[in-house]
Amino acid sequence: MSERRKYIVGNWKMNGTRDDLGEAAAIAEVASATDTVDVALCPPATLVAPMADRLAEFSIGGQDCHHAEAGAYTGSISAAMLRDAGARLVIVGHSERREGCGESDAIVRAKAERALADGLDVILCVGESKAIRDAGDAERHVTAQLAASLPASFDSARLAIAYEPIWAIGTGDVATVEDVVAMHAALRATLASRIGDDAAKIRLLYGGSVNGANAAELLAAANVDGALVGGASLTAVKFLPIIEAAAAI
Ligand SMILES: O=C[C@H](O)COP(=O)(O)O
Repeated sequence: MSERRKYIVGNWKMNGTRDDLGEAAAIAEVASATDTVDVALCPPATLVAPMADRLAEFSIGGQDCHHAEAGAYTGSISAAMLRDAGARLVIVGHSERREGCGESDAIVRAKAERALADGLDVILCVGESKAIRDAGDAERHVTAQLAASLPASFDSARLAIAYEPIWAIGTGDVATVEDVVAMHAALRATLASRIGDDAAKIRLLYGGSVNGANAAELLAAANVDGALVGGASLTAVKFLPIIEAAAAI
């Protein structure tokens, strides 16, 4: 059995108001009773503090942070601010920011380094477009993205990698288990070439249309240590079966 605990993370993206804190509470209650799985929720920034205040024992994360420590960056939020609001982790490099906000590997790496320095654990996302996969270039592209986005140094217990093929996000078009296993093996090898044996400690999550029906098969696959879940994390009724699937492995 792997020494890596399963890790199930919900990313609410730009969804949720204080009316939805009850959903988070229901998720946190099940998470606290599931001692073999780590669970976290990443709500929009406006909900980090109210969620952390209400659910003190639960792991709450941000969805992004700025790479600078502080300064004149209107509309941005720093890692230290997230930490101050009660966050324990942050997602960096999500494709919706790489593609939608023009974030380069260098920016993603700087964000990861800032977050770790300011006390947040990091989930670093990588993934290829449909055009890249169709061209047969997915593995080269994603491993290069990882190599260029990794912090210069890091504690392997504080970093997780999320492989999210862009074409699988929010589409219902989940990657095949074979493709996920092949990509995760390549990511593990990339990590090993950088940090040696410690690569075995880093959790590799899959993201892209994970739901209660497909989670068990994905989470049982080699090197799949968890899931980064979007749409199916918005309600307890959809998210809990994914946590339960992880706990059953
Ligand atoms: O961060 C989460 C991913 O982008 C997956 O989103 P999804 O589960 O809605 O496909």
